[in-house]
Amino acid sequence: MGKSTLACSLSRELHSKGKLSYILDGDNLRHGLNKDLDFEPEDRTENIRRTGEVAKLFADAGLICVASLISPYRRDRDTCRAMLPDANFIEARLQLCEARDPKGLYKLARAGKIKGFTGIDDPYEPPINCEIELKQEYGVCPTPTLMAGNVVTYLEEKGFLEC
Ligand SMILES: Nc1ncnc2c1ncn2[C@@H]1O[C@H](COP(=O)(O)OS(=O)(=O)O)[C@@H](OP(=O)(O)O)[C@H]1O
Ligand SMILES: Nc1ncnc2c1ncn2[C@@H]1O[C@H](COP(=O)(O)OP(=O)(O)O)[C@@H](O)[C@H]1O
Repeated sequence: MGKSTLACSLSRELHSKGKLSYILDGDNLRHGLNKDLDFEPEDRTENIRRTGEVAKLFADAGLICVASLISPYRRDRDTCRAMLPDANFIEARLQLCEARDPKGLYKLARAGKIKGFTGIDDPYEPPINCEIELKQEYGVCPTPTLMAGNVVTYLEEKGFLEC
């Protein structure tokens, strides 16, 4: 949890460095481009595939895409990785924090009122090959600005923001 917040902070940080970015947020895309999709495994796979293809188009146009999706299955993330040329895809692992639950969906899922909810009765497969991991420290989540700063530092160190 915290994907959209981090995506916004990251986009702001990139903007302050003169880099144009565009956020592809799972929740938002599901109101438009992906409104025909549900949360069955095959629908999630198609959701992520389409998002990857859109990210590729944006990347061709010279924009940095920040994709904030749960994308719970390793295979789907690796498919996106393969879609983009080497080093044009970085995966950040964000620890989930059920306690926030701003939409009350975890509570409904725990009560069995939503089926197939990620982290409750549908798996989240943690990455084994992610480029960057954003962790809680002493049980506390760092601020979005701090985490976005860590991502930007990583991108700078790898030379991804040079051109
Ligand atoms: N069954 C189930 N499992 C997981 N998530 C669910 C489900 N039903 C609804 N939601 C809400 O949908 C948001 C996640 O959409 P994503 O497109 O990112 O999911 S996925 O990548 O296709 O797995 C996610 O919103 P965020 O709060 O932005 O994470 C959920 O609140
Ligand atoms: N680093 C953070 N520290 C504390 N609260 C946060 C942090 N990131 C997000 N939040 C809060 O957690 C809630 C869910 O964040 P959001 O970005 O909407 O998550 P997601 O997009 O993964 O559903 C929001 O109320 C947000 O303000």
